[in-house]
Amino acid sequence: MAFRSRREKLRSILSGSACIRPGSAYDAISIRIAEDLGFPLCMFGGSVASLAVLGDPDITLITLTELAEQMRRMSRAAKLPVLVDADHGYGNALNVRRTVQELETAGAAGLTIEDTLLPAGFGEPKTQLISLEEGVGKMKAALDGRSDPSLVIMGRTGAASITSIEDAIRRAQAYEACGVDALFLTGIASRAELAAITAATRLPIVLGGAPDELNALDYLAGQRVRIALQGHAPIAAATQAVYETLKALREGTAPKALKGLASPDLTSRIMREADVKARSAGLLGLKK
Ligand SMILES: O=C([O-])CC(=O)C(=O)O
Ligand SMILES: [Mg+2]
Repeated sequence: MAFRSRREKLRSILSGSACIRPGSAYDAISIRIAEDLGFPLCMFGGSVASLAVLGDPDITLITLTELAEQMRRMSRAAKLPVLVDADHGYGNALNVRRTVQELETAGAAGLTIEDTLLPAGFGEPKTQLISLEEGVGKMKAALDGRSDPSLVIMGRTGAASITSIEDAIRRAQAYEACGVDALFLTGIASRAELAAITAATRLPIVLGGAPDELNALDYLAGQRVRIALQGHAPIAAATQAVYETLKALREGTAPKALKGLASPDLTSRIMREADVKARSAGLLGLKK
Protein backbone atom coordinates (compact mmCIF):
# COMPACT_ATOMS: atom_id res chain seq x y z
CA MET A 1 0.00 0.00 0.00
CA ALA A 2 1.31 3.45 -0.98
CA PHE A 3 0.96 4.97 2.48
CA ARG A 4 2.36 2.10 4.51
CA SER A 5 5.93 3.36 4.62
CA ARG A 6 4.73 6.72 6.01
CA ARG A 7 2.82 4.90 8.73
CA GLU A 8 5.82 2.75 9.51
CA LYS A 9 7.95 5.88 9.90
CA LEU A 10 5.50 7.23 12.45
CA ARG A 11 5.54 3.85 14.20
CA SER A 12 9.32 3.92 14.37
CA ILE A 13 9.18 7.35 16.05
CA LEU A 14 6.76 5.94 18.60
CA SER A 15 8.83 2.81 19.25
CA GLY A 16 12.14 4.73 19.36
CA SER A 17 13.78 6.30 22.39
CA ALA A 18 13.89 9.98 21.32
CA CYS A 19 11.29 12.73 21.53
CA ILE A 20 10.78 14.68 18.30
CA ARG A 21 9.12 17.95 17.31
CA PRO A 22 6.75 17.65 14.35
CA GLY A 23 6.42 20.42 11.76
CA SER A 24 3.00 22.06 11.85
CA ALA A 25 1.58 22.06 8.32
CA TYR A 26 -1.86 22.62 6.86
CA ASP A 27 -1.67 22.58 3.07
CA ALA A 28 0.40 21.44 0.09
CA ILE A 29 2.92 24.28 0.34
CA SER A 30 3.56 24.02 4.08
CA ILE A 31 3.98 20.23 4.03
CA ARG A 32 6.52 20.47 1.19
CA ILE A 33 8.49 23.06 3.15
CA ALA A 34 8.41 20.86 6.28
CA GLU A 35 9.57 17.91 4.18
CA ASP A 36 12.43 19.88 2.58
CA LEU A 37 13.61 21.09 6.00
CA GLY A 38 13.92 17.52 7.22
CA PHE A 39 11.09 17.31 9.75
CA PRO A 40 10.45 13.64 10.47
CA LEU A 41 6.69 14.16 10.90
CA CYS A 42 4.00 16.70 10.16
CA MET A 43 1.22 17.62 12.60
CA PHE A 44 -2.01 18.65 10.93
CA GLY A 45 -3.98 20.25 13.76
CA GLY A 46 -7.74 20.71 13.79
CA SER A 47 -7.25 24.40 14.56
CA VAL A 48 -5.08 25.00 11.49
CA ALA A 49 -7.40 22.90 9.34
CA SER A 50 -10.29 25.17 10.34
CA LEU A 51 -8.21 28.27 9.75
CA ALA A 52 -6.71 27.18 6.41
CA VAL A 53 -9.89 25.70 4.93
CA LEU A 54 -12.59 27.94 6.41
CA GLY A 55 -10.79 30.92 7.90
CA ASP A 56 -12.62 30.04 11.12
CA PRO A 57 -11.64 29.38 14.74
CA ASP A 58 -11.31 25.87 16.16
CA ILE A 59 -14.99 25.25 16.97
CA THR A 60 -15.68 22.15 14.85
CA LEU A 61 -17.47 23.86 11.99
CA ILE A 62 -15.24 22.02 9.54
CA THR A 63 -16.70 18.80 8.14
CA LEU A 64 -15.01 15.42 7.82
CA THR A 65 -15.18 15.75 4.02
CA GLU A 66 -13.29 19.06 4.14
CA LEU A 67 -10.68 17.73 6.56
CA ALA A 68 -10.12 14.56 4.52
CA GLU A 69 -9.85 16.53 1.28
CA GLN A 70 -7.17 18.78 2.77
CA MET A 71 -5.37 15.69 4.08
CA ARG A 72 -5.51 14.17 0.58
CA ARG A 73 -3.94 17.28 -0.93
CA MET A 74 -1.12 17.13 1.60
CA SER A 75 -0.60 13.39 1.01
CA ARG A 76 -0.27 14.01 -2.70
CA ALA A 77 2.14 16.91 -2.26
CA ALA A 78 4.69 15.21 0.01
CA LYS A 79 5.75 11.87 1.42
CA LEU A 80 6.17 13.17 4.95
CA PRO A 81 4.08 11.18 7.46
CA VAL A 82 1.14 13.22 8.77
CA LEU A 83 -0.44 12.92 12.19
CA VAL A 84 -3.92 14.38 11.84
CA ASP A 85 -6.05 15.77 14.63
CA ALA A 86 -9.42 14.13 13.94
CA ASP A 87 -11.02 15.93 16.90
CA HIS A 88 -13.92 13.86 18.33
CA GLY A 89 -14.22 11.83 15.12
CA TYR A 90 -17.06 14.01 13.79
CA GLY A 91 -19.93 12.48 15.71
CA ASN A 92 -20.59 9.38 17.79
CA ALA A 93 -18.61 6.10 17.72
CA LEU A 94 -20.11 5.11 14.36
CA ASN A 95 -18.98 8.43 12.89
CA VAL A 96 -15.53 7.81 14.39
CA ARG A 97 -15.29 4.57 12.41
CA ARG A 98 -16.19 6.42 9.21
CA THR A 99 -13.69 9.18 10.05
CA VAL A 100 -10.90 6.62 10.31
CA GLN A 101 -11.86 5.09 6.96
CA GLU A 102 -11.81 8.49 5.26
CA LEU A 103 -8.53 9.66 6.78
CA GLU A 104 -6.88 6.31 6.06
CA THR A 105 -7.74 6.52 2.37
CA ALA A 106 -6.65 10.19 2.38
CA GLY A 107 -3.18 9.03 3.40
CA ALA A 108 -2.88 9.95 7.08
CA ALA A 109 -0.04 8.16 8.86
CA GLY A 110 -1.85 8.48 12.16
CA LEU A 111 -4.78 10.22 13.77
CA THR A 112 -6.02 11.25 17.16
CA ILE A 113 -9.52 10.76 18.53
CA GLU A 114 -10.34 12.79 21.62
CA ASP A 115 -12.94 12.52 24.34
CA THR A 116 -14.02 16.18 24.28
CA LEU A 117 -17.71 16.99 23.83
CA LEU A 118 -17.71 18.63 20.39
CA PRO A 119 -19.15 20.82 19.09
CA ALA A 120 -19.72 22.69 22.35
CA GLY A 121 -23.00 21.83 24.13
CA PHE A 122 -25.90 24.28 24.40
CA GLY A 123 -25.37 26.77 27.23
CA GLU A 124 -21.92 25.31 28.07
CA PRO A 125 -19.26 28.03 28.19
CA LYS A 126 -16.54 25.59 29.28
CA THR A 127 -15.13 22.55 27.48
CA GLN A 128 -16.83 19.31 28.60
CA LEU A 129 -15.77 15.70 28.27
CA ILE A 130 -17.88 12.77 27.12
CA SER A 131 -18.09 9.86 29.60
CA LEU A 132 -15.21 7.43 29.86
CA GLU A 133 -17.56 4.69 28.55
CA GLU A 134 -18.39 6.68 25.44
CA GLY A 135 -14.70 7.49 25.01
CA VAL A 136 -13.85 3.78 25.16
CA GLY A 137 -16.52 3.08 22.52
CA LYS A 138 -14.95 5.70 20.27
CA MET A 139 -11.47 4.19 20.62
CA LYS A 140 -12.83 0.73 19.82
CA ALA A 141 -14.68 2.13 16.80
CA ALA A 142 -11.52 3.86 15.60
CA LEU A 143 -9.51 0.63 15.81
CA ASP A 144 -12.30 -1.26 14.06
CA GLY A 145 -12.44 1.32 11.26
CA ARG A 146 -8.84 0.85 10.24
CA SER A 147 -8.19 -1.52 7.33
CA ASP A 148 -4.42 -0.94 7.16
CA PRO A 149 -3.10 -2.20 10.51
CA SER A 150 -0.09 0.13 10.17
CA LEU A 151 -2.32 3.24 10.45
CA VAL A 152 -1.58 4.72 13.89
CA ILE A 153 -4.59 5.39 16.14
CA MET A 154 -4.03 7.59 19.18
CA GLY A 155 -6.42 7.98 22.10
CA ARG A 156 -6.48 11.60 23.21
CA THR A 157 -7.71 13.28 26.35
CA GLY A 158 -7.51 16.80 27.69
CA ALA A 159 -8.96 15.68 31.05
CA ALA A 160 -5.91 16.92 32.97
CA SER A 161 -7.00 20.54 32.51
CA ILE A 162 -10.77 19.94 32.29
CA THR A 163 -11.50 17.56 35.20
CA SER A 164 -8.38 16.31 37.01
CA ILE A 165 -5.09 14.49 36.56
CA GLU A 166 -6.67 11.43 38.22
CA ASP A 167 -9.41 11.44 35.57
CA ALA A 168 -6.78 11.85 32.83
CA ILE A 169 -4.96 8.78 34.18
CA ARG A 170 -8.19 6.74 34.34
CA ARG A 171 -9.04 7.66 30.77
CA ALA A 172 -5.51 7.05 29.48
CA GLN A 173 -5.50 3.60 31.10
CA ALA A 174 -8.92 2.76 29.64
CA TYR A 175 -7.91 3.82 26.12
CA GLU A 176 -4.65 1.93 26.46
CA ALA A 177 -6.65 -1.20 27.37
CA CYS A 178 -8.66 -0.80 24.12
CA GLY A 179 -5.48 -1.31 22.09
CA VAL A 180 -4.75 2.19 20.77
CA ASP A 181 -1.17 2.72 19.60
CA ALA A 182 -0.32 5.82 21.64
CA LEU A 183 -1.74 8.29 24.14
CA PHE A 184 -2.08 11.94 23.15
CA LEU A 185 -2.32 14.20 26.19
CA THR A 186 -3.13 17.88 26.36
CA GLY A 187 -3.37 20.14 29.39
CA ILE A 188 -0.50 18.55 31.33
CA ALA A 189 0.68 21.39 33.58
CA SER A 190 3.81 20.11 35.34
CA ARG A 191 6.56 17.50 35.51
CA ALA A 192 4.73 15.90 38.45
CA GLU A 193 1.58 15.43 36.36
CA LEU A 194 3.50 13.99 33.44
CA ALA A 195 5.41 11.62 35.76
CA ALA A 196 2.08 10.41 37.20
CA ILE A 197 0.74 9.64 33.71
CA THR A 198 3.98 7.95 32.65
CA ALA A 199 4.02 5.75 35.76
CA ALA A 200 0.39 4.69 35.33
CA THR A 201 0.55 3.79 31.61
CA ARG A 202 2.91 1.99 29.24
CA LEU A 203 2.17 3.30 25.71
CA PRO A 204 4.21 5.97 23.93
CA ILE A 205 3.02 9.48 24.82
CA VAL A 206 2.37 12.45 22.54
CA LEU A 207 2.22 15.80 24.29
CA GLY A 208 0.08 18.70 23.09
CA GLY A 209 0.91 22.24 24.15
CA ALA A 210 2.88 22.23 27.41
CA PRO A 211 4.42 24.74 29.83
CA ASP A 212 8.13 25.63 29.78
CA GLU A 213 9.08 23.03 32.39
CA LEU A 214 7.99 20.37 29.88
CA ASN A 215 10.16 21.65 27.03
CA ALA A 216 13.45 19.75 27.30
CA LEU A 217 13.43 16.93 24.77
CA ASP A 218 15.82 14.68 26.75
CA TYR A 219 13.66 14.94 29.84
CA LEU A 220 10.51 14.23 27.79
CA ALA A 221 12.15 11.23 26.10
CA GLY A 222 12.90 9.82 29.57
CA GLN A 223 9.19 10.12 30.36
CA ARG A 224 8.26 8.05 27.27
CA VAL A 225 7.12 11.14 25.35
CA ARG A 226 7.96 10.47 21.69
CA ILE A 227 6.34 13.49 20.02
CA ALA A 228 6.00 16.96 21.58
CA LEU A 229 3.99 19.60 19.75
CA GLN A 230 5.01 23.21 19.79
CA GLY A 231 1.98 25.02 18.47
CA HIS A 232 1.21 26.24 14.99
CA ALA A 233 3.56 29.16 14.37
CA PRO A 234 3.87 28.56 10.58
CA ILE A 235 0.25 29.46 9.81
CA ALA A 236 0.56 32.54 12.03
CA ALA A 237 3.71 33.53 10.11
CA ALA A 238 1.93 32.99 6.79
CA THR A 239 -1.04 35.08 7.91
CA GLN A 240 1.25 37.94 8.93
CA ALA A 241 3.16 37.74 5.63
CA VAL A 242 -0.02 37.88 3.54
CA TYR A 243 -1.30 40.75 5.70
CA GLU A 244 1.91 42.78 5.30
CA THR A 245 2.05 42.16 1.56
CA LEU A 246 -1.57 43.07 0.87
CA LYS A 247 -1.26 46.11 3.14
CA ALA A 248 1.83 47.35 1.28
CA LEU A 249 0.15 46.83 -2.10
CA ARG A 250 -2.99 48.57 -0.91
CA GLU A 251 -0.83 51.49 0.22
CA GLY A 252 0.70 51.75 -3.22
CA THR A 253 4.01 49.89 -2.84
CA ALA A 254 5.16 48.60 -6.22
CA PRO A 255 5.28 44.79 -6.44
CA LYS A 256 9.04 44.91 -7.14
CA ALA A 257 9.63 46.89 -3.92
CA LEU A 258 7.86 44.35 -1.68
CA LYS A 259 9.90 42.73 1.10
CA GLY A 260 9.85 39.17 2.38
CA LEU A 261 8.62 37.37 -0.73
CA ALA A 262 9.65 33.81 -1.57
CA SER A 263 12.47 33.87 -4.13
CA PRO A 264 11.81 32.34 -7.55
CA ASP A 265 14.24 29.57 -6.53
CA LEU A 266 12.33 28.73 -3.33
CA THR A 267 8.99 28.84 -5.16
CA SER A 268 10.39 26.60 -7.89
CA ARG A 269 11.61 24.06 -5.31
CA ILE A 270 8.26 24.05 -3.53
CA MET A 271 6.50 23.49 -6.86
CA ARG A 272 8.91 20.60 -7.57
CA GLU A 273 9.45 22.35 -10.89
CA ALA A 274 12.50 20.33 -11.90
CA ASP A 275 10.38 17.15 -11.78
CA VAL A 276 7.61 18.84 -13.74
CA LYS A 277 10.11 19.94 -16.41
CA ALA A 278 11.60 16.46 -16.69
CA ARG A 279 8.12 14.99 -17.01
CA SER A 280 7.11 17.58 -19.59
CA ALA A 281 10.17 16.72 -21.64
CA GLY A 282 9.20 13.08 -21.70
CA LEU A 283 5.45 13.34 -21.94
CA LEU A 284 4.81 16.59 -23.78
CA GLY A 285 7.87 16.61 -26.05
CA LEU A 286 9.21 19.82 -24.46
CA LYS A 287 12.84 20.79 -23.80
CA LYS A 288 14.24 19.95 -20.34
O1 LIG B 1 -3.42 18.87 17.35
C1 LIG B 1 -2.86 19.94 17.64
O2 LIG B 1 -1.88 20.37 17.04
C2 LIG B 1 -3.47 20.75 18.76
C3 LIG B 1 -4.87 20.91 18.46
O3 LIG B 1 -5.73 20.28 18.99
C4 LIG B 1 -5.23 21.78 17.35
O4 LIG B 1 -4.39 22.54 16.90
O5 LIG B 1 -6.37 21.70 16.92
MG1 LIG C 1 -7.56 20.21 17.91
